Amino acid sequence: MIDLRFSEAELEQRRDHLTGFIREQADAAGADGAVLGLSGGIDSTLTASLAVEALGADGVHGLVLPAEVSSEDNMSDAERVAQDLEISYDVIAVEPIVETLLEAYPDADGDHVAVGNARARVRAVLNYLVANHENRLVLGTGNRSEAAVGYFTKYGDGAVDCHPIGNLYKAQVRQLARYVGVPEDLVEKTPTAELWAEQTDEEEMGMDYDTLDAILVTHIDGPLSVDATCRLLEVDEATVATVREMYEASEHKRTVPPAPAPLE
Ligand SMILES: Nc1ncnc2c1ncn2[C@@H]1O[C@H](COP(=O)(O)OP(=O)(O)OC[C@H]2O[C@@H]([n+]3cccc(C(=O)O)c3)[C@H](O)[C@@H]2O)[C@@H](O)[C@H]1O
Ligand SMILES: Nc1ncnc2c1ncn2[C@@H]1O[C@H](COP(=O)(O)OP(=O)(O)OP(=O)(O)O)[C@@H](O)[C@H]1O
Ligand SMILES: [Mg+2]
Repeated sequence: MIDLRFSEAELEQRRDHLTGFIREQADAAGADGAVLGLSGGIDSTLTASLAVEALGADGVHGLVLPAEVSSEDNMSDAERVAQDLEISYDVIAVEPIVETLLEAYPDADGDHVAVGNARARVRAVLNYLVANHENRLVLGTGNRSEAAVGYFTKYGDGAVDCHPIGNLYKAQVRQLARYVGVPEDLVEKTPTAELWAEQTDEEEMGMDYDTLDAILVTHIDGPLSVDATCRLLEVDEATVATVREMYEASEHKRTVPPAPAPLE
């Protein structure tokens, strides 16, 4: 589709830049380190690896937070990541907390988006519980591809103190992850939010990440018109329109909530 890969020199530069960013964020906040959710997916695994390079293993605390819909494979991969990186981690089940929420408000029971987002928000509460208690920053794991189309839960996995890989497209996440030594089976894993059963990112968004990345680079973040993008990438207009709609509809997730302008 379009080749977004970094050169070898750029990869090393990028690695230094992102580890430097994590260190600066922690120093500027006077934090003693960072905490992040480990899902067994590539985004959190890459972020955790960079954080260990930046802060040392003692500086990083992982949270493995299984829900009813989490696969055992992903949760055991998440623990393997923590063990390989030699960071401290806790395993805390989120489902009892989500069940308590649904006992308090049973109307949402069975609404898979509302309940799925509640799972992501319970994880955010746990991240901040640890962050407050241990004077750590919460590291986000979102990349540019997800952020641009709002493919994250507002105040769920979006509730973080900084986004170390927030400027990388998904293809670049994969490449950098390989470069820093993330195991190949995790790099190759099908991306999933695991907010409800059988969910995959590409199925829900209606396109694969290579197509999404290419449209973002050329049209949303780049200078090409819809027509030029369709010609260059050999994609149809409807696909480009879908990306633009997701981008525009999710603007509210990337900005500070507005308040009315002060009266003169
Ligand atoms: N125009 C607007 N201006 C201001 N606020 C607006 C708004 N439109 C909606 N809202 C607010 O935003 C809410 C909807 O946003 P939100 O609660 O996020 O919900 P929503 O965007 O509907 O769902 C989250 C999406 O992100 C995906 N996700 C979530 C978590 C992780 C991952 C992953 O890849 O791991 C993916 C998930 O599968 C789903 O597709 C509304 O209920 C409303 O409160
Ligand atoms: N079961 C879980 N335990 C702990 N953290 C989780 C869990 N599920 C999701 N998260 C957090 O939410 C983030 C967003 O999930 P997302 O699926 O976008 O990333 P990923 O799983 O790391 O990578 P991929 O997108 O390739 O699946 C994760 O990176 C992780 O920090
Ligand atoms: Mg995932």
